[in-house]
Amino acid sequence: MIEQLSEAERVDALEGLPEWDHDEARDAITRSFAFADFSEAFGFMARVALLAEKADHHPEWSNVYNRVEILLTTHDAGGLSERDIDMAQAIDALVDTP
Ligand SMILES: C[C@H](O)[C@H](O)[C@H]1CNC2=NC(N)=NC(=O)C2=N1
Repeated sequence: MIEQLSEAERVDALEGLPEWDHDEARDAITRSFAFADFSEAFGFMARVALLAEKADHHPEWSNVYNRVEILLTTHDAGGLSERDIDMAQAIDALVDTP
């Protein structure tokens, strides 16, 4: 059974994820992305989808043209877990690599 992060664990984890915001109501993390156009945005979503399937951990997300909004939380834990942190780091690696 996957455990929900404690507040201290969450604060510590989010220090390494400066682009992500904590949604207190959902105990989730969110990040907004903007790409050059829809094709770039959808390509990004396709890559995230493969990560999610491999991790068996899926985002709640929306897409409008070149923008993608991602929310990560762990349904099985009732809030934020290590799986969300791992997924956020993997997603950041797709877009933040120099
Ligand atoms: C049975 C399967 O492992 C669960 O439904 C997985 C699938 N993907 C998931 N994704 C997310 N975000 N949270 C979960 O708790 C979760 N659980």
